[in-house]
Amino acid sequence: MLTGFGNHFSSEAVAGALPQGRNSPQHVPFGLYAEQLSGTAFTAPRAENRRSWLYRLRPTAAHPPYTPYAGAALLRSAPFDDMPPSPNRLRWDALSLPAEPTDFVDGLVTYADNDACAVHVYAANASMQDRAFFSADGELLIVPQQGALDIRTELGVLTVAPLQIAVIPRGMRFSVAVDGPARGYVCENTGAAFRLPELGPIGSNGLANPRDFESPVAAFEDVERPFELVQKFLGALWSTTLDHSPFDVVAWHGNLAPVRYDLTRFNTIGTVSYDHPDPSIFTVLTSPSDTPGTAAIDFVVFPPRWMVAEDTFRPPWFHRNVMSEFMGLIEGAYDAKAGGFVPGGASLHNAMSSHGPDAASYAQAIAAELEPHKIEATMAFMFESRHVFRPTRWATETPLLQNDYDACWQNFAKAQLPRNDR
Ligand SMILES: O=C(O)Cc1cc(O)ccc1O
Ligand SMILES: [Fe+2]
Repeated sequence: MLTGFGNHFSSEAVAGALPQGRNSPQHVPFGLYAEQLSGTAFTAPRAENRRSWLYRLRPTAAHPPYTPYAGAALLRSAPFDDMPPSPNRLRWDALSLPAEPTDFVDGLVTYADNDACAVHVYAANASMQDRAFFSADGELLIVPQQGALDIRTELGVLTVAPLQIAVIPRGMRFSVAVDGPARGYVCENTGAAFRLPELGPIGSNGLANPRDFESPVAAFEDVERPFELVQKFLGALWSTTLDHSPFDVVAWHGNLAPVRYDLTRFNTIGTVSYDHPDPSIFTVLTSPSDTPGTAAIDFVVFPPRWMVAEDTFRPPWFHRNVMSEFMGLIEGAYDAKAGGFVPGGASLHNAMSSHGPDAASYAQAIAAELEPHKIEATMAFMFESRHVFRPTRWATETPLLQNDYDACWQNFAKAQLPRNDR
């Protein structure tokens, strides 16, 4: 694996395949075809600019027309016109694992979208056979919750297990193999590519460290048989059939590459004095907006960590946020929810909706002895966005939606002011 975040990598699966000293020589070694894949506008500032050069057996331009995809995937854009998005707090039980053979693409279902991203959950039990997928709409942050994914991409192969994540650049073709039931979450980022957050006063180390990001080395397959290529374009799926595998990149170089990151490597920062800090200290990756400090999307995790704050209500406080929060759970329990928020499930707390600890978590936290306490064996996460999420029709109609979610905030005893006896 190649390590580092956003580095300029070079990799060749066959010695001598990568052109030296120029990107597009008149004669590419072995008659390979040079193709540039850009992740930013050509003129994006240098620090932002992402692109890679791919050297492949055939140009990707040689493909038949796409036609609407007829498969089972429930990938959608949220309905904007036929019903107003609900301002309610929403929570879903875990997405069921499929009974019939279902691959990653057909196992995807869209829960919500907004002006920065779409949020999907997948449940699959079969490998993609002779087919590949890409999103023309956005970069894909994949968060497995159950079962490892073997992801073959144009630039090489990544195995991504629960507690690891993958980011697949917009437009990059990939195919997913599974070894049993698999479920997880996907944030499809239509805006600026995810990058590491600023560290401010934390200093030059901490949170997700760049050296822990891994990109694959070049790996290609020289396969000539029909291969279905499915793309997501403006919210809809389209399909075409190639007469060969699209994974025919023999060499590549550049800084637009799929990455894997192990969330257990996250260097978690917290208070060692008092109060519960804002969860921005748990940001793994961020997609900035044009407004400084106001992310289009933050990917935030809540890993195992020591809680040592004195004279403090330690779980998340009650809050109404300007940012909108889609949450999922990879394993264990979340410290603001004693029940109902389960691995493979999800919750949505949109802008200005009141939320925070459920009644049971609240009662427990105000009664707790404030000894140092380790929150263990847990990994919740949040896709936090400046844009309000619009749940899809599917997400509002599925029986997975918990219609009693509001009840977890009932039965708080009213505060008692001192009696004025005079
Ligand atoms: O709602 C949530 O559980 C996410 C969250 C966690 C936290 O520690 C502080 C604020 C916040 O929105
Ligand atoms: Fe919140």
